[in-house]
Order: sequence, then C-alpha cells, then structure tokens
Amino acid sequence: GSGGGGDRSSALAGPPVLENSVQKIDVNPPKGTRDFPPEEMRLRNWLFHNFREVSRLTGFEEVDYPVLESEALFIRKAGEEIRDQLYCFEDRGNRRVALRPELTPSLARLVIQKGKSLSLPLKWFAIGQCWRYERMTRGRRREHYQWNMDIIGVPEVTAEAELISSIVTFFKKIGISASDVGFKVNSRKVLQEILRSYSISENLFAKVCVIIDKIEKIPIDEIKKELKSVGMPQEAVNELLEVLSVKSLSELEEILGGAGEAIAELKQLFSLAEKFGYSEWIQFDASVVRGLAYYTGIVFEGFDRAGKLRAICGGGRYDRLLSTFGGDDLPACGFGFGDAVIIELLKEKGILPELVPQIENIVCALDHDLQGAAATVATMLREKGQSVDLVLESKPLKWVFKRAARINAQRLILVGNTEWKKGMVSVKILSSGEQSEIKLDELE
Ligand SMILES: OCc1cccc(Br)n1
Repeated sequence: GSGGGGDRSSALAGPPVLENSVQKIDVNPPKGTRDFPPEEMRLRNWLFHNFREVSRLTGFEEVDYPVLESEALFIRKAGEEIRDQLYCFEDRGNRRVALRPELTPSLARLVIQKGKSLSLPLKWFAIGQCWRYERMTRGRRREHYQWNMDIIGVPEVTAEAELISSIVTFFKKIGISASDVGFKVNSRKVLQEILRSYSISENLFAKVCVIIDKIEKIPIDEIKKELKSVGMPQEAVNELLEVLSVKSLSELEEILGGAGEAIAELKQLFSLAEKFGYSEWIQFDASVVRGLAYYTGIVFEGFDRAGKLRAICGGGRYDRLLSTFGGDDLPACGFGFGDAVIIELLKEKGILPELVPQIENIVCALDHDLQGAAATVATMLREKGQSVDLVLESKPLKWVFKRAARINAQRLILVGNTEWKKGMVSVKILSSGEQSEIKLDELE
C-alpha cells in the first residue's frame, strides 16, 4: 500500500511508514530564497567574516533585531519601491507585521527604546537577512543579507567619511581596488536648496528624491511628469534636472553660490577623503540621490567601474528618521551592503576565494572491536581542541582514504590491534604520506 505499515509480509521490513504519507514535497526553497549547503555556506561565512573584521577595526559593536517587525516601521508615503514590495501580513493576533526590507528603521526603533541610557556617538553594525515580496516576473531574489554600519550622534560629515573608509577597507581586504570600484557621492541638500529657492514645501523633498532616484531607470519625460504630478513648478523641474547633470563641485558652486551647507559639507568630505587616503575611490555625482525617502544630506553608492552590475552598496545621512517614529531626532548616517552584487563582482574579476572544508583529523578503527578505542581517541583530540571526523561504521580502508581526501583531512589516525596493545595509534600525514606510530598521550 502507499503507507501505514499495512501489508508488509516480511518481519525484516524497514521501520513502519508514517500514516498518510504525503505526495513528494517540493524540495526546493520558496521562490526567491536560497539554501546554503556547505560550499555556499563557506563563501557566505568568508564574506561575513570580512564584514565583521572591518567593523571590528573601525570600533563598531554588533547588534541585531527581529527579522519580523511591525509593518508601521516601513510605511512611508514617498512612493519608494521598497514600500511596494513589503513582505507584510496579518498575524494570528491580527497585528500587521512585515519581514524587514532593511535594517535602519529597526536601528531607529532600538535607539528610541534605549533613549537617554545610550552614550553617543553610537557605532553599531549588523548583518541581517532582509526581505521583499517582488512579483517573480523578474525572477529576482526575495531575500538577501545586508551588512549595515551606522553612526548615531555625529552631526559632521566626519561620520560619512569614516563609513566610506570602512567600505574601502573591506574592498581592499577582499582584493577589490579603486580601478574596479568607485563611490558616487552627492548631498541631498543640493536639492533642498533648490526647492527652498522656489519656496516649495519640505514635504515634497522625500517624494522628489525617490523620483529622481529613478532617473537612469525610466525615461526623462516620465521623470518630469512625476515631478510635476507631485507639485513641482515647471521652472523648478528644469533647474533641478540641469543641476543633476553638473559634473563638478566647482560647477555646482557657480549654480548654488558658495553659502549653502551642501557645498561646504561636500568639500569637507572630499578633503577628509584625502586624509583617509581614499580620494581615488570617490567622485562627486550630482545625479545620485539613492532611493530611500529618509536620507537628508550626504548620500553615496558604490559602483563597479565596468558598469555591468547594479549598485554594490549605498548609504547616507538620515538626521530626521527618529522623529518620524515619535522620537527625538539624533544625527545619524549609515550604509547597507548586500551579499549578492559583491559576489557577482568577485566572479567577474575572477577573485572568488577557494574555500575548502577544514578538518584536522579523521579517526577510524581497523577492526570492529576497536570502535570504542576510536571513540576514545576522537574524544581526547576534541578535548585538545582538534577537529575530528570519526568513522565508527566498519568501512574498507580505501573508503576511509577517499573520505579523508574529500573532507581535506590533514591527518589519518588508525586504531589497530597491535599498536593499541602498546597504547599507540598509527598517524599518517596525508599531505606528505609520512606515517608514524605515536603513543596516545603524546598525540596532539
Ligand atoms: O535591496 C533591496 C532589497 C531588499 C530586500 C531584499 C532584497 Br533581495 N533586496
């Protein structure tokens, strides 16, 4: 029969089949999500280890938040793509919840929750899985892991300068140079000054930024239409689009005049870049605004100079985010760095790291009645901090050698009768083939 242990005639049948066994389930992960079998998990751990090492070097502390948040944290009315794709639902308590599409709102929530007990500046980093529900028309991913670093409590652009320095350190650490990747840097205060000069109200600011962010994704006429539809007068649209094509800070200064904060901050950032030693990594680009509604000042994005990939990372200042959640505002800036584009870049450059399983010992008994002895040897080595793959099933030696090679074991330890009687085991260094007999208590 199909299950239920029913008509098994022989007593030697296997364990009873579960009642009502189901049809074969789909063994693939849900659409847009990934499994991480060992080889992929080694690459992910390598990437995250480098994220953590750079964060440590810069004096950042690791934090994390629930992947599930109140939907309210992400409801912004600026027309962002991230909003359209919110992975949200009503839970069994009728609460509106969402899988986080980004980490910054959770950071803001925690900072408000902790309030005055926090000593500023805060330098926090996190590596968290973020989600979006995108119609699979484009077959794109629905989850990725993002490394975030944020500085809370520093009003000057020294914070942005240090964040960019951290990302440069990361790129160099994994073999990416300034000829592979650069950062486009701008300030949203340029746009703010233009809107003010036309006395356009501040609440258009976020919407206009989100529209401008699409400037390379949709036709310019569509951009103009959307800008007018949110209430920008024609002449403001014209000046804004003209400013976005400005190619240098000095050219921008001619248009805006030297008085505004935008120019001053950008100049300070570029001079700090000089001192940090990453000038050749960054360039001013008036067309970069990033797509998140809450940025208020400097914004930046890492791009591949070959122009084949989407933005590698991005970030900026968000001085007004906390007050949108009812908290007291604090100066804040940070970035997000996804785990997908960077791997595509390393593949493009042919510098993906070769990662193999690391195990020091494979231990096995030469005959079945030494199984216990093999377990004793394995335990002793593990207590000394040595990794051991213990083979307790009776296997032919050929099989053991094959497994040793596949798991990249450094040593093969054989427990055999003659040696064991002398309190010894046979040790074979697999790289050199050198074999010796070692007393148990001298094994390390
Ligand atoms: O960067 C946008 C984004 C957010 C959540 C999940 C994925 Br995949 N991508």
